[in-house]
Order: sequence, then C-alpha cells, then structure tokens
Amino acid sequence: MALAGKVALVTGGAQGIGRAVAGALLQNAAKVSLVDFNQEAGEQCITCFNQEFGSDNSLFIQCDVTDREKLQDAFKRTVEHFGKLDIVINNAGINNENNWVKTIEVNLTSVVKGTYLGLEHMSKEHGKQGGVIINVSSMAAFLHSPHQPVYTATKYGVVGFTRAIAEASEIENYGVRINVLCPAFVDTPLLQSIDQEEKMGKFYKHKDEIKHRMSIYGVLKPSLIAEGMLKIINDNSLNGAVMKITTSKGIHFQSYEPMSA
Ligand SMILES: NC(=O)C1=CN([C@@H]2O[C@H](COP(=O)(O)OP(=O)(O)OC[C@H]3O[C@@H](n4cnc5c(N)ncnc54)[C@H](O)[C@@H]3O)[C@@H](O)[C@H]2O)C=CC1
Ligand SMILES: CC/C=C\C[C@H](O)[C@H](O)/C=C/C=C/C=C\C=C\C(=O)C/C=C\CCC(=O)O
Repeated sequence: MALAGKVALVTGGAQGIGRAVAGALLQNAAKVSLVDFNQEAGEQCITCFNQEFGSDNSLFIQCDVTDREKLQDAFKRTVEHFGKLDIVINNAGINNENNWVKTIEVNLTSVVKGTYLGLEHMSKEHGKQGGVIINVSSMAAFLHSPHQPVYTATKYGVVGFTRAIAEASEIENYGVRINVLCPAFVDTPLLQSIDQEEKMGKFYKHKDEIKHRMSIYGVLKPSLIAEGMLKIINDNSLNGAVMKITTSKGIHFQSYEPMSA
C-alpha cells in the first residue's frame, strides 16, 4: 500500500510506540488520527506534528479505548474529518497486574473492538475499499513473563485473535489485511511501570529480575518498531503474519506449522 494520502487511526498514539508510528506515517505523507486518553500528551504531540508536517494532516481525539461508545465515535470522527480510513493500529496498552481487569480491557478487549470497528469502516463487506489493521502484542506472547501473568495472557490473546480474524478476512474477502506485531522491550514510558508498586502489584518484588532480563535482551528504539509497522503496511502479501522485533534478530517473522489432521 502506497502511503501518500492514506488515512490512519493509531490508538495510544500520544507517546511511545504509537507516537513513533504516527510520526513515520506523517513523514510518508499519510494523515493520522491519534486516539489516546492522555489529553496533555496528545496536545503536546499534535503541536509538534502540526509544526513538522502541517496542521491539516493530524488530529487528536481524546478517548479511553475501553469506552466502547467513545471509541466508536473516534472512528466516526476520523472518517468525517479525513473522508475515509485505510489503516488502523490498535496499539494502546498498559502494564498493570494490580488492576488486571483493566489490563484485559485495554490490551485485549479494546483490540478486538478496534479491529471490528476497523472492519466496519474498511471492509468490502460494508461496501468500503479495504485496508490494513495492525494489532500490537509483545514478545511476552512467546517468552512468557512470570512477573506479568495477565499482561502476558492479553498478548497471547492478541496473537490468537489476530491470526483467526485475518483468516476470516481472507475467506470472506473483506479486502482488509490484519497482522500482529510483537516487540521485545522498547524504550518508552511503559517501562517505568517496573518501578511502580501500584502497577506491578505483588510482582513488584521481582523488579530487579525484570531489569536483569532487559539487560540481557536489550531495549529497542521506538523508531525500529515504526519501521516494522511500515513494512507490514507496504507489503500487500502479508495477512495473519506475526512480526517479531528483537535486538538479536531485528525485524523477523514467527513461522507456524501448516494445519494438519
Ligand atoms: N515498551 C515496551 O517495552 C513494549 C510495549 N509493547 C506494547 O506496545 C504498545 C504501546 O506501548 P508503549 O508505547 O510502550 O507504551 P506507553 O505507555 O509509552 O504508551 C501507551 C499509550 O497508550 C495510551 N493509553 C493507555 N491506555 C489507554 C486507554 N485506555 N485509552 C486510550 N489510550 C490509552 C497512553 O496514554 C499512552 O499514550 C502497548 O500495547 C504495549 O503493551 C509491546 C512490547 C514491548
Ligand atoms: C514490566 C515490564 C513492562 C513492560 C514491558 C512489556 O511487558 C513488554 O511487552 C515485554 C517484553 C518482553 C520481552 C521478552 C523477551 C525478549 C526476547 C528477546 O529479545 C530475544 C529472544 C529470543 C528471540 C527469539 C525469536 O525471535 O524467535
């Protein structure tokens, strides 16, 4: 998919990975709607984007992705503002083992909802022109983390959901490619949650072990994750693909056994 003039909606786009991806899309002449509950970070981000890429190309919509009506409205407002939708990046995520119900709502339920809303606005089934959806999981979906059991479960869930709905899209000819991206540790504000007892809950006492893992695996730059996203968007052959990004192997794909009886 050529990016110039394409319209993207990025959840959790105000900082971290989402912001890096939004910047890369704007750099490639796409238009971007940032959907994020952090008003202050969203406004700061949009001010920078307006200065760098012009004021007509990005939009900030304050929205908690767990509020289904607001998320629905954010998709509607994006389409009303830019005239269409081509790319959805379901990226918003939290690390909170204390409030694990919220973690499931943000990291998994809202990714499912965001995918269905993306299909509603892009699928040929609804008379639309097709598009691309990327759901953000984590390497935690492959190398489980004993310090983050619920976070890990949500990231496994995102991989399974994405692969299944991608196959449905192919069978039903939705014209929408749906893929999942699994980064290892990335240098973003999310990593600060390691030092926050209110987020780590009873796993807080293991924070030094997580830091040890980070020192072994290394910490990626958000720009490399943005590069992976653009690869998925540009490669029309990818559907149901599971992209992994690690310091040791860079951008690469998980392979699966073909289904057999
Ligand atoms: N940083 C890391 O090491 C890794 C992050 N990931 C995943 O990447 C995604 C992005 O994470 P980061 O950029 O690192 O995190 P971050 O904390 O830097 O940014 C997340 C953004 O999502 C927004 N957000 C959180 N909850 C929201 C909600 N309910 N509604 C709307 N917006 C909400 C935040 O306001 C923030 O702007 C997450 O899904 C995370 O699980 C995956 C692997 C590694
Ligand atoms: C408390 C930490 C807070 C947030 C970080 C997130 O949990 C993040 O989503 C977790 C990332 C976990 C990464 C785990 C493993 C990384 C492994 C590697 O980098 C390399 C190892 C093997 C590669 C094998 C392969 O790619 O096939």
